[in-house]
Amino acid sequence: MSDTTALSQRPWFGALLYLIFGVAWIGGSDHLLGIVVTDAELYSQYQTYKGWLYVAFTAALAWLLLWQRSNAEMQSLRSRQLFEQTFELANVGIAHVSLQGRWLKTNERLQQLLGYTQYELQGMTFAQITHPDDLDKDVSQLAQLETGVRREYSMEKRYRHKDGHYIWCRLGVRMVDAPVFGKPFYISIIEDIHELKVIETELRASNLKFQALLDSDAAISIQGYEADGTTIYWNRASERIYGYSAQEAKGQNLLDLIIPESMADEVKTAIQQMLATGKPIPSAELQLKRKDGRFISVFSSHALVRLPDKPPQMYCIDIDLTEQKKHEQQVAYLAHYDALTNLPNRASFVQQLTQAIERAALRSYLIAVIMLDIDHFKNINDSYGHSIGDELLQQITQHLTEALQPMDYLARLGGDEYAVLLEDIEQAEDAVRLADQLLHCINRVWTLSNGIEVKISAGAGISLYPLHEINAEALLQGADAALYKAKSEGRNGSAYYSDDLTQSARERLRLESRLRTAILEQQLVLYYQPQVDIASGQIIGAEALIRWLDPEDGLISPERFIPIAESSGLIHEIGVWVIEQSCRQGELWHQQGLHGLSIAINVSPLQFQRCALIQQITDTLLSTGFPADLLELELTESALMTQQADVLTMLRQLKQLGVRLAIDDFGTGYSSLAYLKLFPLDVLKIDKSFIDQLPKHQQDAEICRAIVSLAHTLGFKVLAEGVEYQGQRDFLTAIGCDCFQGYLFAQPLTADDFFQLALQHKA
Ligand SMILES: Nc1nc2c(ncn2[C@@H]2O[C@@H]3COP(=O)(O)O[C@H]4[C@@H](O)[C@H](n5cnc6c(=O)[nH]c(N)nc65)O[C@@H]4COP(=O)(O)O[C@H]3[C@H]2O)c(=O)[nH]1
Repeated sequence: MSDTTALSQRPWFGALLYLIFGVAWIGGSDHLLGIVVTDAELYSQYQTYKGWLYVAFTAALAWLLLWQRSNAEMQSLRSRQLFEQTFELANVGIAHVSLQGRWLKTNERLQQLLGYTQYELQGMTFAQITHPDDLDKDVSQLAQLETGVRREYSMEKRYRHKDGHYIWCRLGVRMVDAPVFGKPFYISIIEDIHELKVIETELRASNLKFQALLDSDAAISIQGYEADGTTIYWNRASERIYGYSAQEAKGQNLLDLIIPESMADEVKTAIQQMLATGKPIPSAELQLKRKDGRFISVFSSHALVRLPDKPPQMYCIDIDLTEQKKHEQQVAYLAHYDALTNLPNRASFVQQLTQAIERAALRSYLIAVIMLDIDHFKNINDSYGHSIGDELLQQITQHLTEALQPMDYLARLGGDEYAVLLEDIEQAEDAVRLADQLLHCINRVWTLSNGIEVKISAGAGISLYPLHEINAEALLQGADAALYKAKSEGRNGSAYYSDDLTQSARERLRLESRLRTAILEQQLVLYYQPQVDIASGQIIGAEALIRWLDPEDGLISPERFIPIAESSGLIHEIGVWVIEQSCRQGELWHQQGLHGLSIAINVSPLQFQRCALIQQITDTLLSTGFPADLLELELTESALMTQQADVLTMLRQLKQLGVRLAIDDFGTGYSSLAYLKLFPLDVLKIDKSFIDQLPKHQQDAEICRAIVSLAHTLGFKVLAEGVEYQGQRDFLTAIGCDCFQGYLFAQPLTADDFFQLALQHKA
């Protein structure tokens, strides 16, 4: 505080100072003057001057004081005006409030804000117009000011306007100790934030709404990324779909989170393009990566968001397609499969059959369609209910599946009807055999889970491509017609679409079953046809030819039963027996004095395809002691033409054993010069069909001449088959053929007869 302020605030102190100074001046100056001036007149004169000086000095002092005062008053007036103007013109409400909360002084802005006049407000407290929900907070903070805990506070609160509505305000309160009103008071600054508050509330509401919307659908993942791929937003669905919590995902890079490595470069380029052009990445179905490493199908859309003063952001909206995919798969499955048995349905069967027909047409093989139908299945449903019927169908399906080979195609056509597609079958009977097996599998007593026992039977119908029909639907209809026939005739078995085939198939199957018995009961025997040196007429060997001496039908020709043995697989058993029997017989004859007699045996192409043949021959030669170089294996052209590399290896192995190799029925098959050159053969047998019309038939004669010449060039011996007449023999002799066999010399004979004949010729 300056001296002048001190004086103006304490005037008595100024008066006292003036009194002391005046008394000191009068007393002190007179005394000093008395010492300095001794002359009384001069003294009196100086006293007058001194009096004037005092008057002048005090006048100056009075002027200074008055000037200062007027200056201070002017300043005080100006600052009061300034304060008043500031108070009144301020754009915020200002109020002086008593410690009891009464409005002491309010500015115009506040009066406008609250709708009351200054006078009305002075009769009220702030509490009267404070929203009840805000009052406690306001009062408690005010109490803190009063107790000196704090100097000021601010809060957002609602005042009630005179017309009753509430206005959101920001209140700042400070306590003023200077007792302008005689006591301390509060200065309240009240700012109208109502509009702001409304906007904020609306914004918060809309934010909540937006958030609720974003999180409402568990299948729609929404993710936000910075331009560099950093995750900034991750909704709840994203947590479920990708397995990362929002906390885990935020801050991580998109490429590390959900983009598979194989897509990383593509995604980077797409993002750069989107940022550069502003065009969103086209929506697409993608396979993205989950936290657990699994992939998930999503339909992904993208948006580029540009906010003012902020770098661009990308938003991805991914719709989880898992359920949709499952549904699609289910729909696709149901379109092609039967839901009860999980077997392909009719549509799939037709599709599969059509494709099989295309393959069969290219490679010329047989296809069979077997249709199976359970007898009186309706009765089972009616008697025991559909669930039992369903269970039975499931059991039957399982048994049928087990009875079939993996390449056979089983379908459920509907109800109690099944169909089987057999591709690349050797002959029609294969289908009947399988159909009978399947019927055998169905025709029995079935025990169901509830203990019920049900005896069922079924029928089968068969149609064949290309024998019966050449398209899928027609084949199915054919099998259906055959099934109907089988059932209507009460056959309780299978039937072909064509009756002839049914008969012949049954006949062949009967024969097959009898052949099994024949093997067991040793009804098979070997006959031997002499092979003769054409020049000397000497028997040089024998061809072993199998015969079936059936107790009922008598002698059954190999041409009838060998194909059945081949299709049923019995040929392997028969083949082993033939090799053993021939070698044993050859060795016996050798011991009986027929030295150097070769034995030729027929080897089926099927036997030839098995590696076991080498071992069988090795074992037999060892066990019988028959010399390998006297054993001749007759192979057909077709056996040599399949899988040439394997055949060549096999032939070489056989040659290493020392056995001789002959090619049978030469001229009826491929007759390729290339394989003649390639394979290590010893003998070439000209087929009977070229011999029959010799020597008259010019062409056959030339063919035989060419074969002999060719064979000799390649170092093979030539044997002519089926020589019946001397003319044929003469011609063959003339063209240099080495040997022959045929009725001219002898028919196939029993071992004993052969021995007798050979002895005679030896003699
Ligand atoms: N009309 C006439 N026929 C003659 C004459 N000379 C021989 N034949 C017959 O011609 C066939 C020659 O046998 P293939 O061509 O190997 O043809 C054989 C052979 O392919 C097959 N075969 C016979 N035995 C066996 C065997 O043990 N195993 C195998 N896999 N097939 C055999 O059965 C076919 C037929 O055998 P077979 O009925 O014994 O018939 C024999 C034989 O009896 C003749 O002058 N005139």
